[in-house]
Amino acid sequence: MSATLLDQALTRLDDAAQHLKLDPDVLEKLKYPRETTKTRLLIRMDDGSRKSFMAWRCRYDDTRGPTKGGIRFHPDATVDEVETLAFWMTFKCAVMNLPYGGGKGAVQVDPRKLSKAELERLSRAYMQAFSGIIGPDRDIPAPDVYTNAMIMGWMADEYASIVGRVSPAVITGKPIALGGSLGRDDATARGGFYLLRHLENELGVGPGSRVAIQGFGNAGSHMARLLAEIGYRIVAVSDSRHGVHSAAGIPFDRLIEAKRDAGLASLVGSDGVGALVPGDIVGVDCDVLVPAALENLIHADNAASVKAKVIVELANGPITPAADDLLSARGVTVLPDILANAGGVTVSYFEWVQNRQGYYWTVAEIHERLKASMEAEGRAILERASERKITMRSAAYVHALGRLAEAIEAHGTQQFFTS
Ligand SMILES: NC(=O)C1=CN([C@@H]2O[C@H](COP(=O)(O)OP(=O)(O)OC[C@H]3O[C@@H](n4cnc5c(N)ncnc54)[C@H](OP(=O)(O)O)[C@@H]3O)[C@@H](O)[C@H]2O)C=CC1
Ligand SMILES: O=C(O)CCC(=O)C(=O)O
Repeated sequence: MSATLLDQALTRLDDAAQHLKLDPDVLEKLKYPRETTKTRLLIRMDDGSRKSFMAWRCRYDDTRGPTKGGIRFHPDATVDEVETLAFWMTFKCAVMNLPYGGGKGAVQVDPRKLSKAELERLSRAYMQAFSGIIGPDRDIPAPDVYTNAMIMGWMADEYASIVGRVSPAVITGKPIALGGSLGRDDATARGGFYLLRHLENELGVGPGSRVAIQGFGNAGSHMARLLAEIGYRIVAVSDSRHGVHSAAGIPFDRLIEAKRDAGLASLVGSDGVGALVPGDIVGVDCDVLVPAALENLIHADNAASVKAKVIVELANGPITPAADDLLSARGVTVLPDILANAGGVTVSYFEWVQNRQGYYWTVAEIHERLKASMEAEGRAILERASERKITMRSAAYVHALGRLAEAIEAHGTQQFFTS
């Protein structure tokens, strides 16, 4: 039987454990998701028919606080993927020292095929189904692939109806009008951007470097904008349907207009822009590669084609463990997902704090706090990597596992679970 995504992810835990003196209880606790709930959401379609969709919510580990993590709407979502994403959230929140555990949810659906009203009914049905698990002190969702602020707003509204009170801290990534935080919209990209900028000297990249970005949604498009603004050259971009490349670089405004109006492919043929098969973005001649779509983009069979010297993982899990080894042997530096894309959950934490205190920060304050956190954790992980001569990914796992172990031990030795 081939290894599941979670099996692959757990190899990182085993790797990190070798660098720390750990009580065996710690590994036993982190090897399995604490609780995964599944259901079928049955909704009314606009044509009067009814349709059902598989849905899950996983609370992987809540040792360090309420579980936290996004909800993905995607036709290929599986329980294995949800549990793995929740495992990564557990480590990501520990990397950033946020008072959270890790969770994640998904609905197996292609939301692009639903009307707005159907999407709203599905989002409300999700909150109805999982409202017993979700709560501001228990499990706090947020956006992920193919979900957004509008969907978070509907879910927050549904939760308020269920519990009979307004409770904005139940979900983050909400519209500003419903208690969302300034700066959450581009936080995932901005966190990766601050990290990259902070480490530019060590990584040997900077303004003028060539960037290829896979995925042009929330994470990918904001990263393109932030990097283009300071003079990085965007030489290739892909989404689920198309890819475009130009050695001279493609101006951000043209990319965003094309994406909004006629699709990325509409750029092909003008100003030296060529077409690219989306998967071929891995081998594009560039200095910085930014995966910002789905898992397993870079695997053992295409890792050798990577030309970038730095990979910034805005996506969760875009590199398999086998590919990681090949890249590290070739001297490619990977800024790992649990650090590089942690800006999203960090500003989600700021949103939750603001909701609970009922006092809201300026966007400048959000940026300043995010920058400080990314730089502090990024620097600590880089130092750990160079001291121990390990990859940034291994160092990030060691960094997080130390914090998780301390919390697991502090909970006592006789704790038991029945769920
Ligand atoms: N949103 C957040 O706060 C966070 C997101 N992440 C991670 O970032 C990644 C992207 O999420 P996000 O930007 O929010 O999602 P979005 O839904 O906003 O965008 C996803 C993008 O990925 C593209 N895509 C999907 N499949 C493929 C494919 N096979 N090849 C190329 N592109 C593809 C989509 O293409 P198309 O436009 O054609 O549909 C879209 O442009 C995910 O791994 C997510 O888990 C991590 C931390 C936080
Ligand atoms: O903002 C959050 O709470 C979680 C975002 C997320 O799902 C992720 O970091 O993968």
